[in-house]
Amino acid sequence: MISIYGLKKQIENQGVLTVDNINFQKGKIYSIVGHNGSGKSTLIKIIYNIENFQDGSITINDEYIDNECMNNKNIYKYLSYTPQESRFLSGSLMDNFNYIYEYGKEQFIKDKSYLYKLIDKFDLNKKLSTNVKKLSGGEIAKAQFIRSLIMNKEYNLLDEPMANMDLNTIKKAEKEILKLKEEGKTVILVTHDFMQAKKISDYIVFMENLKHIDTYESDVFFNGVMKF
Ligand SMILES: Nc1ncnc2c1ncn2[C@@H]1O[C@H](COP(=O)(O)OP(=O)(O)OP(=O)(O)O)[C@@H](O)[C@H]1O
Repeated sequence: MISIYGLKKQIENQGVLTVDNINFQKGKIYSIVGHNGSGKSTLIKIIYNIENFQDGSITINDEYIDNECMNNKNIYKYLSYTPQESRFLSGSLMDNFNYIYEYGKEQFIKDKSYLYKLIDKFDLNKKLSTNVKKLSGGEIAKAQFIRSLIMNKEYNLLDEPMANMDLNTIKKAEKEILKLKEEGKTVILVTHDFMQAKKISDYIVFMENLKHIDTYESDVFFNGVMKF
């Protein structure tokens, strides 16, 4: 479980991001929703320990995250993170997939046959030798999503992974997210697509003005808190 208590993070010129308490349980899908600038991405980055915080505690499977991002990268054995922006090393798309197998910890990574299935499914076969700098927005999104799937971690942090995908690709990505849940993994997804959140999430984490308002069962959120 990922547990957050009494979190406070000062954001320059904006105020303080606060989360009283969230528990992300295993085998569940959480969608983080809220207006632009409500603090969704920052919350994900804090969990991934690339943003500091001033107060409170975060544990991942009972291991504490360092609030200054200084140590305990041990937590990365549990987490994958797909950022909003493109994040690749130099070289071709296939080079970038290969780096994971060269430098990753083998016990977690899915074998290459799984990678090739995903490459097929997301129609990236013709792009494997393309330099990552020349990929389109949708191709980058697909590649980064595949990368997080092959990392095979317990907790998958996905920051608007489908923002640049076409409808057909979004359907495929949603299926993969549901498969992660079937495997007992946790998905924490930032999305602006309320219909998507309603369709696939168990819980909705609602952020407003840098504050975590509450975490709701999906049905409760969509039939009570927010009526459509
Ligand atoms: N490093 C930073 N320095 C200064 N301000 C920041 C920094 N990171 C985020 N912010 C500000 O904090 C607020 C929350 O940003 P965040 O990216 O978490 O919002 P978000 O809910 O993910 O928004 P969006 O839906 O637009 O992606 C924004 O006003 C943003 O400008």
